[in-house]
Amino acid sequence: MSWKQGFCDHDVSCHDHAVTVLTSKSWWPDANDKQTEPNPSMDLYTAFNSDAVTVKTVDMHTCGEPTRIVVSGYPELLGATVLDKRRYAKERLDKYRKRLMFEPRGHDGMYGALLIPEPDHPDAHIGVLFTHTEGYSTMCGHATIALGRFLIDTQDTVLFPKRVLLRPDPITGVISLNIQAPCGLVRTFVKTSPIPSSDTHPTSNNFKSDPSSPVRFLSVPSFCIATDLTTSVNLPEGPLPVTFDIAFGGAYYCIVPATQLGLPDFADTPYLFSLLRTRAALLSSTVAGDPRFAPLFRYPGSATRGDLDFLYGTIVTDDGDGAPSAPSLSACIFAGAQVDRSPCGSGVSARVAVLYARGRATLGETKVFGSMLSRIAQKAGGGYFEGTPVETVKIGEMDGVVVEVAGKAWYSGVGGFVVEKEDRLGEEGFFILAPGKVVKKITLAPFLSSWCVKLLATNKSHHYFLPEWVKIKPKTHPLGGQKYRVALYGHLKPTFTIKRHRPPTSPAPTSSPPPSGAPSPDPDSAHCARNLPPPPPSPLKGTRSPFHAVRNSCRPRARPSVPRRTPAGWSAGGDRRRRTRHYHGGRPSPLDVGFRSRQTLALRVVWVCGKGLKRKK
Ligand SMILES: O=C(O)[C@H]1NCC[C@@H]1O
Repeated sequence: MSWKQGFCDHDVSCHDHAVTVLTSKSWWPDANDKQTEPNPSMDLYTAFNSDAVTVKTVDMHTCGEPTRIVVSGYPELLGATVLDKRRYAKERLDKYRKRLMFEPRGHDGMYGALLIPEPDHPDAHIGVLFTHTEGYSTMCGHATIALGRFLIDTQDTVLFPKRVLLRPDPITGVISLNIQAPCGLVRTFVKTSPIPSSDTHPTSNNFKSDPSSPVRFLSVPSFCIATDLTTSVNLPEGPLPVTFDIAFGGAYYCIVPATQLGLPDFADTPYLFSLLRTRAALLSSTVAGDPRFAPLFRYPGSATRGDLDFLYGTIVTDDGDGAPSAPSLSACIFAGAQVDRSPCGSGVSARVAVLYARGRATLGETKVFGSMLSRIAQKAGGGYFEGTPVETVKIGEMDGVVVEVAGKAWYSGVGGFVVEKEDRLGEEGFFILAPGKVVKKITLAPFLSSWCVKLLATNKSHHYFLPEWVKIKPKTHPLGGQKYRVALYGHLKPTFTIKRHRPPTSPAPTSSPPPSGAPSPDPDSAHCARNLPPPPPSPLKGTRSPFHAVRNSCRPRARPSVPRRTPAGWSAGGDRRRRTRHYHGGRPSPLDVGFRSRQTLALRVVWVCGKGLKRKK
């Protein structure tokens, strides 16, 4: 058995770790020492606790939303400024983020924080990068609340050298802690209580955070960028006109009432929530992809070099004002289709900016915001965030408002994460495509198993590795568009529309007209059948291609007329599941091309299983 040292593979500069890294020899002797098993005198738990092989974290949650705070073992973040380090992490260290965010160590709602002991802002005590399943955000309120407590409680002076400078206010016990986030300086206030002197750690300043008091923070100024914008979202049922606002709360959000997405006031039942998530993700991708809206995502000044200029997510609201007697519920769907379990701190800043701009909030007036978990969490002592506009500011031409956000966070555990050298799946981790997840491209790896393919779905910052062999069932559109139902573990059944990624190279074959009563073609998928390159010579000529299940799958035709052949080993007819594997025909599909040399294709999850929402016949 062999282990990697921390997460550091020495393919990046990693000298000078923040922690002492023991040599792996002392803990996990390797083959060179003629000993391949762990030291028998040491149990597995103790060995995992070694700095040599482990990335260590402290895990917290803020109203249910996780923050995995890395305390040691991560490669050094190089760069002069926090934004430089963010760029470096994106470009050079991304697989380490994936290891901690993706399965098997994380999940599709995982969130994390990488601390920067020496920030570049003169007033900052510490810096931070926020990580999620898609990349690196620019601001995060729930993680700031968690970090507020963690940074008061940690005794690690390597991780947080400036902790020694912190002093509680002698009357209130509140400590003021400045955290430099990628969006700027976030002033955080944490209520503390004294530690009895007998318990005091030698480096401690004799205080600890008070779990019963909310952590408060003042983020960078928030802006209501534009109200009552309109667009049209392409749902499987047809286009849906949507009116929404755009606001900045350290990151840019679309803010939209649930009713605009064709949902009840606030959809917190699981079935409606999955619809809400899908539609919010579609709104985000529609707005982000529409050049009309691009100028709205421009942070004033040049200091941030465009690093903040992107739409982070959509906040679906009940359209309430957030009066303390009637908290406003919302769901933040960010970074593609990740669901914020908390009321979203940066989203609260953005929402308060909109309420203020619309005259629905005044300076000093506290508003209360919840998530789909808040009603449950409140029973346990806190599930809402408060947002108060405290000051107006002007940045460039824009009128902004500084918002104070308050919420509570709790410790949920500590972690030690390892990667065995032989573990190819766990090396970067994997990500099961979430229902409604919008992905930009799919790469079909050139390795196949009979009737199944292994999928790697990628876009600029993602790499979704689907760990299981996936069965593909082509479903022909009458006008040639192609849908693929991908069976994942039997319960997730998204339907993919596959588009060719490269520009067309050959003339379109003639399409046959749709049979009467057939569904209308999906505009996104219609061009799949056209302009396919000529079929490449088959390396498997004379043999039965394992991929012929999807061969010619773009040829326009109605399903009942598809001739079926029976591959060896399978009977014709029989149960439905088998029949789907027998689908094949003449012209190559984009999937065939993917089989020969890895090729990238555009892909969008257009539908997930769900009752009553099939395309109308
Ligand atoms: O509280 C927040 O601001 C964050 N929670 C997840 C998405 C946002 O970054």
